[in-house]
Amino acid sequence: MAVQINPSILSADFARLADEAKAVEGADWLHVDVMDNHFVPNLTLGVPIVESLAKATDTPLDCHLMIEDPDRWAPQYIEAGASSVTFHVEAAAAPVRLAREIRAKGGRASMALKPATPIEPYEDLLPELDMLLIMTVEPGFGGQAFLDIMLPKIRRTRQLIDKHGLDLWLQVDGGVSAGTIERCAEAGADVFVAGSAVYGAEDPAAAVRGLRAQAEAACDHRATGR
Ligand SMILES: O=C(CO)[C@H](O)[C@H](O)COP(=O)(O)O
Ligand SMILES: [Fe+2]
Repeated sequence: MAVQINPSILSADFARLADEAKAVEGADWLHVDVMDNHFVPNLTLGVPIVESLAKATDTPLDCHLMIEDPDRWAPQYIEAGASSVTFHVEAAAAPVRLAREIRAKGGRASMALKPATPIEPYEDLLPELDMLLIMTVEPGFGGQAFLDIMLPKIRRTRQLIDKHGLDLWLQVDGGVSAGTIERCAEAGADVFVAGSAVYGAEDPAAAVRGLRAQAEAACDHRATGR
């Protein structure tokens, strides 16, 4: 599968979201961090802003829900115009039912794991999902340092995906930058969220192109061993 670079608007100017979405044209998806100050100690945005942003950009939206009770809220983000919803397994009461509901509404179903949450208990759920997100920082804030100790989990998850022959995207989020993206790609990730590394750059679209080139080279390296 082709590499995907998804800028996180958490690091964008919230007063100029439509312009900030345009500034990264060429990106595959926009990553929208929804935080409720309960699941994580930070508060960002909700359904009405997603609804407006979806109308203002052609780039599809993936909403990363760092909220309690995603079973109640996730379907509303698809109705608001998001093309994908990522819920945290630590917060979901019924992850399989929720994934099926998201898909039934026409969205892509994605499940996230916090750093301390292992992948192994969820092996049997993987066919229910379109994407799995391995957090490479503790969720809640942009601009944190990448957690290298997550690399073995990325490798094990890639092995499970390949073992079952699944068409499942493997995303990493948190501290992804020019200095860390190659390690993530070599471990098996193929979808990369980057907030500060894109919106903190002088030219965000050029930052997306640079990250893509690095990730593609590292994915080729993983595939060919050369
Ligand atoms: O989910 C998130 C934080 O909880 C953000 O998507 C993530 O932190 C992106 O920011 P950066 O690339 O600056 O780490
Ligand atoms: Fe995120």
